[in-house]
Amino acid sequence: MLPYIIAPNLNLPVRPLTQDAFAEFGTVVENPVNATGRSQQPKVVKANQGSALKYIDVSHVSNFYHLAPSGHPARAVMNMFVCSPRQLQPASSGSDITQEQTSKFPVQILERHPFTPQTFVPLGLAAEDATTAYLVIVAPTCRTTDRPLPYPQHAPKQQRSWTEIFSRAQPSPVDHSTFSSSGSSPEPQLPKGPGEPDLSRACAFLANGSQAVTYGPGTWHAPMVVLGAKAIDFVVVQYANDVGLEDCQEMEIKTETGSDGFNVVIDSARLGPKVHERAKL
Ligand SMILES: NC(=O)N[C@@H](O)C(=O)O
Repeated sequence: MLPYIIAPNLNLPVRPLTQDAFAEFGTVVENPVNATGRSQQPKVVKANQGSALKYIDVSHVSNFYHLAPSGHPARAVMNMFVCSPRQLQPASSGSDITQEQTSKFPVQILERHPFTPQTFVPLGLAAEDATTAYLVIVAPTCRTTDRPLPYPQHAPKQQRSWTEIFSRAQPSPVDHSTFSSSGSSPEPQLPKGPGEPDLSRACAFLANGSQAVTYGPGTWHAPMVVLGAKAIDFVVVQYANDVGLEDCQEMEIKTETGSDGFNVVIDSARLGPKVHERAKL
């Protein structure tokens, strides 16, 4: 059985996917010239005999498996996810007109990869494709919790003296802060630490076909949600060491009787009528 949390009664609106809005959770990989909502531009140099622009370090493929309890080394992997379109349900509240134009996606599971970022690159989907899109649903990590954590725990260490602890002090291997930047390219994100998802601060974004997305290491996220007419093929780049819970941890979001649960709410104006029509149940 998966560990679970009880869903709040939450209807989360969808926003366009931009680097500034997504910074806490990871990076958006896209041609900066066409991008909106990006207050810092990556460094750029000429390449390929002057025929290309090379934007530097637009995202990071970092390996934090040295923090994993098993000590199993990880390798860089590239997988392909062929993600079929999901169905949206009618939103249950509001007037008839609202119901007509608004749908919801109930989020029932979140997952994370504690020691690696994970980048989803959609293939063959044009930015202007009005029939297919995808949702990126994420949540920050709770800093504290009084419940046991679904996170690999290091074996208890022998008690050490304060002198010994301070003499070996190292920078914290986890980070709860938001995106930081020196110069203009994003710094690699650190793992998010051993907490449950904080659903009260969850966010949902609508991505288009010219955007790839990197979930930072340990960022809680919903399994990919494609909406509209066709499946999207994603090339997915990450590290993996084939130790189940070190590669991927899942958490069920349970809805109590009488609660609406945790829903992403999407109106047809935001989604575009063609995607919305195809995605409705
Ligand atoms: N995000 C998503 O769809 N799936 C994964 O992160 C996975 O590794 O299964």
